[in-house]
Amino acid sequence: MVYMSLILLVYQFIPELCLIIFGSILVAVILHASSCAIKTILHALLCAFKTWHSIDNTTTARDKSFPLPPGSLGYPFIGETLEFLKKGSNFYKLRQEKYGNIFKTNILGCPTIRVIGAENVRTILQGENSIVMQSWPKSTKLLLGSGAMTQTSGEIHRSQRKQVLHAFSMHALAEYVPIIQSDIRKQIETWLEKGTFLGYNECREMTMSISSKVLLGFDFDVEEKQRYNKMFLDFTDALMTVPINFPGFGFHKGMKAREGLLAGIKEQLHKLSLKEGKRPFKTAFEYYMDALDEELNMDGLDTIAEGALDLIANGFSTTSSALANLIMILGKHENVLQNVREELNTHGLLDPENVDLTLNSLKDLSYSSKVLKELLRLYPPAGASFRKCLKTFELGGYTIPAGWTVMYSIRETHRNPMVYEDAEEFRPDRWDDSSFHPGTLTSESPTDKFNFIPFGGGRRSCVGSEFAKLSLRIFLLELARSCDWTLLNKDAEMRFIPVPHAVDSLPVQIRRRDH
Ligand code: HEM
Repeated sequence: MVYMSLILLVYQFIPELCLIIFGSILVAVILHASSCAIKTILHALLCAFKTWHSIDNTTTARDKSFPLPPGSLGYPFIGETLEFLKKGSNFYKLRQEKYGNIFKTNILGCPTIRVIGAENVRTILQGENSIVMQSWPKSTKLLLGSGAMTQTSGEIHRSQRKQVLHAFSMHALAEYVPIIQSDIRKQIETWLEKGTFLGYNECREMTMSISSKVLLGFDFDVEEKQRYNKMFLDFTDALMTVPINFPGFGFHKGMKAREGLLAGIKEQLHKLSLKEGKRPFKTAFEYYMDALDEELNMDGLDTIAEGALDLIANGFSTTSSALANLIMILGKHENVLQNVREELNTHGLLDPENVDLTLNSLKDLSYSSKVLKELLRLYPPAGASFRKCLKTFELGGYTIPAGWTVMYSIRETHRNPMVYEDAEEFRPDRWDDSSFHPGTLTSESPTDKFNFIPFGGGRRSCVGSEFAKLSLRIFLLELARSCDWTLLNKDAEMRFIPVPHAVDSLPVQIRRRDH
């Protein structure tokens, strides 16, 4: 520790000398290290050191006409990682209060600029492939694989998106309605039988079941459901970990889960390609294959399985967080739940025996839509996303250097008090005002569509957004019309990373609604 502090001290004055000394020590230790895990850690440290050292070079070589954004790059190697781990999402909030809507930080050796507010976010999202491009941590890249749409770029990405979007067309969504509804009803029935349940855990299971059925035609029994749920949890938990593939590390667990999930998906794809088993609907995968206009061959199966895993993984934590937060927010705002029920009653949908929902019967529920919009504003499941800068550019009077990471913020953008009055409050009626429609116009006023970006924007906006919104709408309807519930810990603390969730997993007491 003393040696480390000494090196850090000397680094302030003679960086090159320190780089050589520290690099040599690491190389020597690497040469002698026998365990592969230790080697990986040391290698990661060396890379982090190199990155940190290059930050200073980048900043001195930058365009002098604009300063770097305010903020701190923290300590060598670790940057502000420890602060971030301690404070979670408050880390960003506190820095925004101190430095404004564009600030720099350094997490896990990556010099990063966090960008907040419609105007700034628009520059990033519309600058896809010209000033920025998609960039994920190494763990995410390895777990999702090169066939995943989130990992591809350019022409390949464009054509993958086009094909996948066929699976979420209005025509396809209309077919999914009864499938989603039936799964939701089954899940709610199990909650009613239990009487109490943990909202976050149960909503994850429900999301996994819905998406694997709609996308791939899986029909799990209870045991399989639990097994797949566990694999998905291990997999998604590992997406943002240190990529050390050694027993005991989260990433290793994630890689094991990936193997299991891909094997299951491939087997199911194979069955679908042979048209085995009768299903009352066409799965998203089958729409996708139609759009590909090719026969499935076994060589292509790996890539397609990775694509399917990418889709399910992207929708897993995000959708389940939104579903669970819906239970929470309605549990706290009984008047809003009452208004939803009144709207359902007006449309003849309050009776749970009225089973046959269609896309049409759901489309005129304007109050319910506002409830869901407000939910996604206040608790956006994806709080931010990453890009890598392709070239140095200016943003809001600051230099954004090439090679740095840009993190565009959804969470803080959604809580901008200049746009949203009482921004921290859950108020679905804020969407009543017809002149207030973030999402329809583009200007620098509150009507700028980049003020409301739960599904991102531009070329990489969410491909599953319509499917997610449909699932949320059906869940809201089924829950409101068939259940009454009480939150057992109304004041539980909320955390926002990796997705918004109550720390106690949301214990809920539920009962059948009296009609
Ligand atoms: C409430 C639920 C959801 C939310 C809030 C959400 C949010 C987002 C956001 C913000 C992005 C853009 C990320 C970026 O700019 O880097 C995104 C991308 C994506 N989402 Fe979703 N998502 C949800 C559900 C889903 C579902 C259900 C699926 C699949 C069935 C899905 C698949 C994807 C994919 C594949 C991408 C990457 C698109 C690309 O790179 O072109 N998402 N999502």
